[in-house]
Amino acid sequence: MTSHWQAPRTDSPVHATVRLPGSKSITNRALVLAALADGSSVLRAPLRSRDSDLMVGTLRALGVGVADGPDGSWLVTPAPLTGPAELDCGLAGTVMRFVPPAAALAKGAVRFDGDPRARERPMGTILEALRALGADIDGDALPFTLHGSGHLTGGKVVLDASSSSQFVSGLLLSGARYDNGLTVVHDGEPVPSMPHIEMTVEMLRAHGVDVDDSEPNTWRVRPGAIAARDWDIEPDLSNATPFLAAAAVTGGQVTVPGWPSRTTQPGDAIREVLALMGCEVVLDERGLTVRGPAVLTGIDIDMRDFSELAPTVAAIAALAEGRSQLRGIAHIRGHETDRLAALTAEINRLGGDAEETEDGLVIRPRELHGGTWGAYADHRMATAGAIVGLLVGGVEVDDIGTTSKTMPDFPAMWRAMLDGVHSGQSDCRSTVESV
Ligand SMILES: O=C(O)C1=C[C@@H](OP(=O)(O)O)[C@@H](O)[C@H](O)C1
Ligand SMILES: C=C(OP(=O)(O)O)C(=O)O
Repeated sequence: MTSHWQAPRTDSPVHATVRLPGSKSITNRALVLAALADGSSVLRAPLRSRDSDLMVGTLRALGVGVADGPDGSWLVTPAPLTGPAELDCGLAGTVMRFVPPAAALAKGAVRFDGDPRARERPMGTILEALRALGADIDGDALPFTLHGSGHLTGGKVVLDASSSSQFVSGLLLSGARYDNGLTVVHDGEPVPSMPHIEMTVEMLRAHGVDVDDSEPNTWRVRPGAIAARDWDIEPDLSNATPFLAAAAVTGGQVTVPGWPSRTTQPGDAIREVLALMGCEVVLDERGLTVRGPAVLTGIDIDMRDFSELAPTVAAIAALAEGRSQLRGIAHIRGHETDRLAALTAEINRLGGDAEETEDGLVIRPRELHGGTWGAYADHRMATAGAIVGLLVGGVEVDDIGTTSKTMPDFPAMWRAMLDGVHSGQSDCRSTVESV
């Protein structure tokens, strides 16, 4: 069901403290690793959203125990993976790319499907790689069926991961459990979202897995057990970016507590982006604080490593003074929607000047007017519309409910952030905190 939403506009600088729920990428990796581990693991402060619920649903369907703790944590108890099973991936890249390599260890038939758009997202590369490693799979895209024999031979596979880093991450997460381990070699244009692969490697090592990534574009995983361990999940830094953007575009101040001093989350790159656009950015014991400038400048930046932030940065750029160019993000045409086409269409629909290039976007300043902002079933398109609506009256996001993919409480959090503005409070905490 879609839910039209009048994006709140403000005349005052936003002043708020916003606590974010757990990282989608860390939560869904931790779930897979815990499911394949040699004992039970507890995930504390995980993200509870559509994407992580879908991940839990697939693991339970394969026989893994995932129990809800009273504090929102999950207790994951591994079990031999078994079919038959029907798995719903929704629109979650992490589910459709991380679960098939694990399900290749199952005994029985496992059918995968997802939302209509999920059937269009690139899958052929990872399914072909799994076949090369010994899996029996019908199909090259969702829906497909994997016929598991209870183990996978593994070994070396060469693939082209230029359309998604998740192909590499997905294989690496399960590779230690393959008979011969796993070597993945990337051959093609540069891999996007590299920090997400580093996140995978770090989390595998934290589970005691031996991973060699010393050679560029090659990852070797030694066969062996995945040790059980508990996780405290970091806040989702990519989901923090619309709130930090609110400070940037209104000349206000937003603090996100719990911002890690060291992280593999690509969302951390928002610090560099906002500083280049003229914001004051401070990371200290309070968390990350962004102070917006009187005048935001445009930006010319390669976003290949942090392409997840493209909708947020495009929305800020549409409100900035001066030309912006976002480069290195051709592959986001395969994200939840074709994000280059969607951002261009929605900015221009409101009177803006955005243009698609071969590998990104050019956005030139132009006065915007109100109108409908399409979300395209894409959580980050929806939050980009909310950012634009802060300064432009009459912006209506056609499906704010789609933010439930990674942030079910987004509308309430946004409202709470703005209520901090109107009541003059400088410390408004999101509703998520009490969940
Ligand atoms: O591994 C992950 O958790 C992710 C990897 C990236 O995918 P791409 O490499 O397809 O951009 C990112 O955009 C996505 O949101 C999450
Ligand atoms: C690309 C994204 O998600 P997914 O994990 O579905 O690929 C995203 O969250 O920006």
